[in-house]
Amino acid sequence: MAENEILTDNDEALDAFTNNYQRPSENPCGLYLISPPEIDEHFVERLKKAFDGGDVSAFQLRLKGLNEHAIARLAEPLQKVCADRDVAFIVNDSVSLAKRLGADGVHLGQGDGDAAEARVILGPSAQIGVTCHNSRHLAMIAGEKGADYVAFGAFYPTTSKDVRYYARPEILSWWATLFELPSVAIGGITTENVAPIVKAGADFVAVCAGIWKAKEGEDKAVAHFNTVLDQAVKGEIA
Ligand SMILES: Cc1ncc(COP(=O)(O)OP(=O)(O)O)c(N)n1
Ligand SMILES: Cc1nc(C(=O)O)sc1CCOP(=O)(O)O
Ligand SMILES: [Mg+2]
Repeated sequence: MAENEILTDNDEALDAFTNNYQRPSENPCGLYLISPPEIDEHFVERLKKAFDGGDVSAFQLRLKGLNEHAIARLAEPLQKVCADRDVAFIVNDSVSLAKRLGADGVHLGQGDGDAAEARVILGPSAQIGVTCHNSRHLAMIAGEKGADYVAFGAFYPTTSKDVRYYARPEILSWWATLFELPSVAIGGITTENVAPIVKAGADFVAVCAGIWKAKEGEDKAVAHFNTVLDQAVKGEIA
């Protein structure tokens, strides 16, 4: 086995995230954590603390500006924690890094490669997500290419990325009406503004600053999101 190659048996996490996904009738909405753009080796304690706060469906390692060796070194303990907690471990941008790590999946932006090619490399059980911005057309192409989820955004202004596209909740409703493939909503999502996104039919919300920059701490932020997502699903908040 190559250095840094970790093979995990994280099947429960895969089923809970987008493998074998069937949209439940009461449409719950899962929480998908995006890592801070920069982390060090102590971040693993913050990740555990976040998971202590409540349900998390997936964690994406999104580190910009580091080479793959550096990301692989940081990834190893995080991937183990995800496997222990049945949280899908998704690598951003790089199919080769996802393959090297034996990650549960990869997230591909429009410039990060082709979902069908990623499938050939990563195999049938890999979770492949594709950024679709605010485009119905891109989402349908992603679905045709075998993506496991389509990501729409940004829904709100964000400090975590320079975004060029903004999406409106209507695209989530349109998608949920026509397709079984799960959608992920991303961009500036907080406990204060998530309700309309849930109401529109997002299957998952992806959150970075709303967790890692929360004054209350990452565990309470995850707990707060769980509460609010549940209330929004039940129509108790709008
Ligand atoms: C869940 C999710 N959705 C969208 C993105 C953005 O991907 P991309 O457009 O490739 O931008 P970067 O994240 O690579 O800066 C994402 N990472 N995750
Ligand atoms: C990584 C990313 N992609 C986006 C998109 O619109 O495609 S918005 C975004 C940043 C998400 O972080 P936060 O929850 O802090 O806004
Ligand atoms: Mg990308």
